[in-house]
Amino acid sequence: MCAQTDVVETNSDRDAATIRLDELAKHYGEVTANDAVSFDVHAGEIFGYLGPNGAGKTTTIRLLLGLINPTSGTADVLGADIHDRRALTEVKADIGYLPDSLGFEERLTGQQVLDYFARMRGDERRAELLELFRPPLEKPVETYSHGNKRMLGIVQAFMHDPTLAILDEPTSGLDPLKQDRLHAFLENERDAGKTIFFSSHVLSEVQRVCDRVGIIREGELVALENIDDLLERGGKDVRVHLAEPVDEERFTTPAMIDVETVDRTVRFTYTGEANALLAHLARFDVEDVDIGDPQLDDIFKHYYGGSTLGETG
Ligand SMILES: Nc1ncnc2c1ncn2[C@@H]1O[C@H](COP(=O)(O)OP(=O)(O)OP(=O)(O)O)[C@@H](O)[C@H]1O
Repeated sequence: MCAQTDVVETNSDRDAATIRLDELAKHYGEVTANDAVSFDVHAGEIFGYLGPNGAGKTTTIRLLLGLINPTSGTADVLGADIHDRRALTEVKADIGYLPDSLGFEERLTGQQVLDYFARMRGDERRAELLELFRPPLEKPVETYSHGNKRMLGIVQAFMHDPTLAILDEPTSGLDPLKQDRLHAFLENERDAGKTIFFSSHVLSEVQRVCDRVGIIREGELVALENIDDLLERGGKDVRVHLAEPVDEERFTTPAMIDVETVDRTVRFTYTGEANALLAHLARFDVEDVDIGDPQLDDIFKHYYGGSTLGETG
């Protein structure tokens, strides 16, 4: 079920860990929000933490930042044990954090919010970040759109030039242009040696921007993989609309799995070469084709023993 064995971590990888979780668990009464989760985030990578709503992503982040206490297990962040409050407080000066819900004082203007964080941690990159992300600084935060609040949060998270950024669903509410801008920014940060922990429930963006991914489901880490491996295993979700009804057996190739045919539409997951698919489709009278990323749920059905993720984003 778990693909963790696919990632062989060498000693040097382990030495370079920026975050290390060791059997980290959090229970809320009957709910196991994190179930003995263990993995490392390496220095200089964008690590995607992927899972549907309620999977336990925010819980892990809040544990790593010492905002809640674990039920059992531990973790190190930038060398500080999360149980060591003083050490954790010290390293937090070098962490950028974008929470899922931004708890800014709503009556303050964006400018005042940034001034407040600047006094605590510095703001040497404020001007550069404002050029890129442009939240409306003169307006009170209570009048901000959701996307503008995120932009202010992003400036806040990076303006002290942290070594490690922990971002909880950073692109939620951002339009596609701003998402692209953030992705490009994160790649530049990674290339400059920074480490990014990026939680998301959107497979396609994790595929696009992250180097490795940990997948969490119902509190349990169920996969830890390089993105390239995941992509290879995930295939593509393809829908073909044909001019005439087709015999499914004649249409299907070994690279197609979970083939479903309804009238003149065939839907399948394609795991082969793109050129081979195009050559195959050219033999049929095709009216339209949709090719997209598979849903997380589908990847699980195909590659993780038939179980599904449950609720999806
Ligand atoms: N303070 C709390 N008290 C009780 N249960 C909680 C609390 N915080 C989280 N949970 C539960 O723990 C589980 C994991 O929640 P968590 O917020 O970590 O998930 P998530 O993956 O971040 O979800 P989302 O993508 O919706 O933010 C859920 O079942 C949630 O209801």
